[in-house]
Amino acid sequence: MASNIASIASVSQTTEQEGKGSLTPLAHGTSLRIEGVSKTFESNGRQVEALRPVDLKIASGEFVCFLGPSGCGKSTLLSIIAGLESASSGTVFANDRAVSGPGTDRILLFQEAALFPWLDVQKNVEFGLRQAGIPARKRAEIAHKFIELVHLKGFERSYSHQLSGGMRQRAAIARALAIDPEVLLMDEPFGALDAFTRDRLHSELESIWSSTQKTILFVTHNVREAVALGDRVVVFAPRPGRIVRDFRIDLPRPRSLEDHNLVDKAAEILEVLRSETEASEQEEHNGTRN
Ligand SMILES: Nc1ncnc2c1ncn2[C@@H]1O[C@H](COP(=O)(O)OP(=O)(O)OP(=O)(O)O)[C@@H](O)[C@H]1O
Repeated sequence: MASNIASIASVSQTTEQEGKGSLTPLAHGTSLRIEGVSKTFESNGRQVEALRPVDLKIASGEFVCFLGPSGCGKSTLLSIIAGLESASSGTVFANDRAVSGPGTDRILLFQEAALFPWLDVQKNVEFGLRQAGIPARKRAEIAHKFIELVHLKGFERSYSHQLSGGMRQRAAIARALAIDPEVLLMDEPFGALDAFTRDRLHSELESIWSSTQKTILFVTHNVREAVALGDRVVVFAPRPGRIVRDFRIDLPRPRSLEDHNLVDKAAEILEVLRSETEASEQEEHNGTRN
């Protein structure tokens, strides 16, 4: 499990946000600082600049979406925060401690829920607790709580192949939450799901976030998904990957994808994304990009 466990941080919420609705958790200080983090890969003797230096602060309990087209370094940054990939420069601090590898304070979840196929849901959710030496009765109690939270009660004895994609993601979320990380790192977790299931999971994730007060970093290509979920939407542009804007989303929660304010905000962000991507392509074409 250690390799599945990555590390992360948290957010800052303003007092203004605290008053916005019962779904918004309270902030309690900065938990993640990303200072000058960049990444260049060596590939077939070629240097690939995946990410230009990034500076970002995320407060405890904040929900931050990383948005951008394919290849702009979102997953690379998430992996560096998780401690699974090393940065070429700069440092990630989780609760003021420099990240040097994976940790149970930062858990990374992927598009395909990586459940252990030989274990049922209950045993999957208990897995990290067993590794941590938690006694059986306590493990069962904790797993029960999180299985209920993700609405999988009744499926404790089901195996991965007996679950739908959405249920597998719920089980993976329960397994991550069971070990009580401070931060959840979610890399396009709903990307493979149909629109209906994805909508349901948006509202479920919002309420899980609200009740657990975790910091969440959520990678997506989908502008409306980012605006529906995030306190902030951090926009990346490609070639080379870099952050171009950091939008604060002040819309009240719970949010509806049909809400016209949400649709307007998504259109504004999409326009930024479009013009940045076009500018990158133009500069690349002209050979002016360093
Ligand atoms: N291990 C690697 N070796 C070489 N190049 C890599 C490696 N991992 C990523 N890259 C390159 O780094 C750049 C950023 O990739 P990354 O996966 O972080 O982007 P992304 O924004 O998450 O894309 P996607 O949304 O498609 O997952 C891409 O050009 C990619 O080809």
